[in-house]
Amino acid sequence: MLDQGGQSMLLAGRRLDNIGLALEQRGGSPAGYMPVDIYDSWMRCIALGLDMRRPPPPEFVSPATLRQEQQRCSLVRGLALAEMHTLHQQISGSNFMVAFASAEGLLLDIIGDRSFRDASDAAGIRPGALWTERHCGTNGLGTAAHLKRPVAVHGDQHFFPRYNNLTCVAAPIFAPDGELTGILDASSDCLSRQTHTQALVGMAATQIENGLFREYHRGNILIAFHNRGEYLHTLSAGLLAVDEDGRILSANRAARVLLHGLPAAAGRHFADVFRTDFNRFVDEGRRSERQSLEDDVGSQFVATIENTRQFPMMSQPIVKAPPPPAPAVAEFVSADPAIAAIVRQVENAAARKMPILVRGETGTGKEQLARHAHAASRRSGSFVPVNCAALPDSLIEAELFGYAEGSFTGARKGGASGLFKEADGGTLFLDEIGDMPVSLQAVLLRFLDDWTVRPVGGAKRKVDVQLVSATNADLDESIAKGRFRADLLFRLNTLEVTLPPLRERSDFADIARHVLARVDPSARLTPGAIERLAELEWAGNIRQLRNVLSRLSLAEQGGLIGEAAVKAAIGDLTAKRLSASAPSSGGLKRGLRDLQRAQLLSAYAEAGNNVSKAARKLGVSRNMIYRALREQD
Ligand SMILES: Nc1ncnc2c1ncn2[C@@H]1O[C@H](COP(=O)(O)OP(=O)(O)OP(=O)(O)O)[C@@H](O)[C@H]1O
Repeated sequence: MLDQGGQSMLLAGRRLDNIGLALEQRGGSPAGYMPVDIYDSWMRCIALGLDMRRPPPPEFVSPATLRQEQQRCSLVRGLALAEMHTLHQQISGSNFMVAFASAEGLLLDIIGDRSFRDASDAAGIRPGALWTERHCGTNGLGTAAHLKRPVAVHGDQHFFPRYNNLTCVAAPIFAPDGELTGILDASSDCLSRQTHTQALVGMAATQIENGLFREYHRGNILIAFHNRGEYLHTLSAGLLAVDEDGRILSANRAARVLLHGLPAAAGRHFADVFRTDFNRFVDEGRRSERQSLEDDVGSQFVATIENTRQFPMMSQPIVKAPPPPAPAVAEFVSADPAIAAIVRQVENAAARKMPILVRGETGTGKEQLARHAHAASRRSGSFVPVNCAALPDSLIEAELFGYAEGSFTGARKGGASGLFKEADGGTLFLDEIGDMPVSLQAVLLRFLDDWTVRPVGGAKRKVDVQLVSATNADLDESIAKGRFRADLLFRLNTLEVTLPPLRERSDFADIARHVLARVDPSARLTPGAIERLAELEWAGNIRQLRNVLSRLSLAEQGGLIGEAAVKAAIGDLTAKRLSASAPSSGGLKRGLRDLQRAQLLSAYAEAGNNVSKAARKLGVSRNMIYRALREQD
């Protein structure tokens, strides 16, 4: 007995007869009739409710959204366009087109023969069109985006007969962090099918990925290597990015293949993978273009440091380097490899002015990370933090975007330029973005279209800001409840990272020592004290840890903080702890939230309605108090 999907397929005409037969006779096996990837894709299309007899009209985003997306993907697009031109020349003949789409299946660019372009335009194949499976059924771009691997879709393998005269070959493009970042596609009419197209598209995609790798790691040491010297400058060479201490930041796919079985992951050290001494290797790289490199299992490679001139000698400095400039922000502890990877992603995004969204529990360091992003971006303007939870709804638009004198009752004399303007050339940090009123979300969305502020009652002007937003609220739940716009989230989180809670970090000891040194440089923690502290749950995360360490250092008067002092403080800590555990039952969760709110509000009242005092007393952020106050209203 066929299910509804199977019946709809059978009804769809002669081209489905074979598959219908396979379903009936072999219990759903498509073997022998079409490639499994295509069969699976058809099944997904049917599950999505697509009907091949009634293809939906092509769907396009607005020109403004297309421009915005093209801008957002500018780095990968720049690299892709260069490859697309080469690819177009390589695959000669007419009736041919090369396309590039975003990871979301939005067609961004096309290079092709005039005649083919005109014909495809009619079929909706032009920039701005959405080519996911949901929109166009089985097709090269959409199916490769879904599978995250190369795919070829020939003629009647397309789900909708409208595309049966096309042959499409597509390959995904991955960023160095492993995220899908675009799809490259070569399409021709069925008659001009070319045998080498698939290999050429795959090579072009790798070339783009390597270009991205080099761009992302321009400021790091870039090593290319291969076990045969003549392959050093080809696509099969491995690429490795390391920092000046020899810590591995990233390895491309070829490097992972060449170093198969060795720990070449981000966070590991050069010495974990290679027998060759790191400092000697870097210094030698300045003297000769090529040198040998031996891995930990004895394989020999020929290697080159691609950007060696940027880096100083490691082992024998000839001239003493000037002391590095003082860091703009207190150092961001990131000895945990997961945190190190987050920091690296944030630095890369900030260097490219991509909007960043930082998620994480209270006190996990979201603002600190935003400050780090600002410092890493080397932007000359200011870091301007805005707490969306703390601003009254009625004033938040004026505060953010500014206003002209006399534009509303209570407006300051001379007006105000607004926080966006203040952050011009710098970074605007929108903390507690989930608490932004819905009406203002629309204004922010419009701003993100053209980066232009329109002060209340004043003239508009363009600003150049790096946007970092943060939240510890469940934005997905807010979206489901209509309190947060999904389209805004999509624009704010070009890069989205989540800082783990302190209890899940492997660098607790480093954080504790770092935080104590900031609170009291003369105090020290014994290893036993660190062990006891690490056992706690730390609902308030690093902020709570800082408060506890301040209290301990005061009690120990700048001396050595031992296990006994920590043990004595633990009872106190446990009693005062605000629960961070996430109970499974909704009711229990709600009950705990109410309890927590009551606790926050009573501390606020006890502190004489002083938010900062209450937050300090409880070891929570001021945001938590602000939220409790808003929820009370
Ligand atoms: N990686 C880090 N290294 C050193 N100090 C840190 C780090 N992360 C956070 N801190 C310190 O922890 C405290 C809390 O950090 P921060 O205010 O950035 O947290 P948050 O997540 O923004 O909190 P909230 O959501 O409650 O506003 C600050 O004193 C900050 O300096």
